[in-house]
Amino acid sequence: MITFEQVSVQYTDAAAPALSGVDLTVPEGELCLLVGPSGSGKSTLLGTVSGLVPHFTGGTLHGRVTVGGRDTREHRPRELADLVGTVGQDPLAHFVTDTVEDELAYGMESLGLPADVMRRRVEETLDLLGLAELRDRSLTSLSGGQQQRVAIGSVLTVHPRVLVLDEPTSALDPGAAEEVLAVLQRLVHDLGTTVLMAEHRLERVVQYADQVLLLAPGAAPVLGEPAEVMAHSPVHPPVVGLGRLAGWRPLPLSVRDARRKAASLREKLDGHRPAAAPALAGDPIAVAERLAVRRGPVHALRGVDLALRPGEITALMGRNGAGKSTLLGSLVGLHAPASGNIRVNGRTPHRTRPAELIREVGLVPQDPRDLLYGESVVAECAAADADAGATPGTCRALVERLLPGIADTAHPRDLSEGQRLTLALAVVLTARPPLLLLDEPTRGLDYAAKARLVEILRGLAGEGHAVLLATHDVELAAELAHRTVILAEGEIVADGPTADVVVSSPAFAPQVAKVLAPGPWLTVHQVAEALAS
Ligand SMILES: Nc1ncnc2c1ncn2[C@@H]1O[C@H](COP(=O)(O)OP(=O)(O)OP(=O)(O)O)[C@@H](O)[C@H]1O
Ligand SMILES: Nc1ncnc2c1ncn2[C@@H]1O[C@H](COP(=O)(O)OP(=O)(O)OP(=O)(O)O)[C@@H](O)[C@H]1O
Repeated sequence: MITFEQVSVQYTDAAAPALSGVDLTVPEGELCLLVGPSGSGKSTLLGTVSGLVPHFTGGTLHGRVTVGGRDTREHRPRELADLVGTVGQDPLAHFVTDTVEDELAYGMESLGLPADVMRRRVEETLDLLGLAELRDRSLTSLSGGQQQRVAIGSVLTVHPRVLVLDEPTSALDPGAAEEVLAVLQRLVHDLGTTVLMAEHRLERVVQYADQVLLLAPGAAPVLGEPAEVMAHSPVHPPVVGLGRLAGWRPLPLSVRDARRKAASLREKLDGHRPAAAPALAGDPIAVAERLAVRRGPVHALRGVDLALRPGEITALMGRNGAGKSTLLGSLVGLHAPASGNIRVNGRTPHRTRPAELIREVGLVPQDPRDLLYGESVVAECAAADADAGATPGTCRALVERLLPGIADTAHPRDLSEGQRLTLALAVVLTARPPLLLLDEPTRGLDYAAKARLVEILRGLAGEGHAVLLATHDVELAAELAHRTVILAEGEIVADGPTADVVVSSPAFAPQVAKVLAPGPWLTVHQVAEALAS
């Protein structure tokens, strides 16, 4: 269905090709998962299929990509729209209408589908993706995950034969991600749709894949059976890590497969316990009391009581639209309380001058572009050093530590998603604010970059910074957070040590906890340590 013949892509001014030596075929009716480290060319490869590369991105495409027999270099994306549905990493940038319902209908309108068909498919899709209540809402008023659902829905309504998805679940809560993947699998199995999907969170997707395409810098692309590719892949989900550690063959790709093999590992771990988190003392740096916040007509937060202490890393989880971003925004003064109180180091954020507040609290927003204004990576870093009064070079060194190899002269706009997030993280970390807020900090990050982020955040917590991260990444929360807070419809419904909150939760438990339940294990790292002791 999709054929690559000796494909390579060279962006103008780039030292090396973003993609090279791709020569393979994705058959009709299969779900092909594209994996590889940040910047390895996944989005670029997807772009060659949807026609965005090179028509919209610039650069030169060598070789040939055909989809359903059409050469993507000779057909602009619009001329492929009946065949290929594309969901990019940044939904907001691709929306063409103003409201949810219009956006779902737009693709069908452009193809001239009959009104009754359009009506039916819009209704089906609203239900399928849990969007019915939001149908009249303006797209800009939606939370990040709600926007991502609309973006997915708007391509599904067209019933394209090929779906090209760039991290389609990155902003979705764990339950929604599972639902979307189940829908995709049904399209593949029942309708013979071909799906090509890039995703970093392999724990969410690898068990649905028929084939895995691995891109790694400096090596030829590899296409193969998921279990075969995972046995050697530098990126792999925790169940595979656990399987490699325990020597399980064939390697399990799902929690279910791993549970079947886990009996002897459970026995070995009997009597061991993971190391306990250190007890924290000290006055809270931020406090919310009976905090209520409204966003338009929506009660986004209600009766929130929360205290954040120095040295503590807290994960904030909950369904899409639960109010996570609103809580982070309230801590940096973006939203005034409707009632109740919020204070950061004794100040009321929305009444504090930004120049003063920046010394107390820093936010890495869900869309890192909101933070980046520079013309190049070095310019951005120099500005961050100056704003924070940091030694020149501080920010640039942080970027290099998080994700090595980003070019000084690159424009932030041209960075890959993971590279851009890294830059935004470094800009905020440069100021070393006592309270650090991160909204979905691992979107687009590969496991290695995530591990380096974990190390840096642990270091900061060790020095007494308080960290609050809103995330859907249950593996990250398990690895990093001392404490987990769960929001539902604007209210806190759970708050406690991460292990206590997540182990028995079907939605928020990490893979290792699911495999080894009822044991207290959350990560492969903990298991490896226990086995070595
Ligand atoms: N329009 C562009 N102009 C110049 N360079 C680009 C452009 N788009 C991407 N690049 C560069 O090409 C390389 C591959 O980027 P790409 O976005 O394909 O990676 P990726 O594997 O999708 O990364 P991520 O997982 O972080 O999304 C990166 O080094 C990136 O900086
Ligand atoms: N301007 C607005 N008008 C109406 N409702 C809004 C507006 N802005 C946000 N909301 C709503 O407020 C609620 C909370 O949004 P918020 O962005 O805090 O959720 P979230 O938990 O961060 O979600 P996600 O996980 O999807 O990022 C959502 O239901 C959202 O649709």
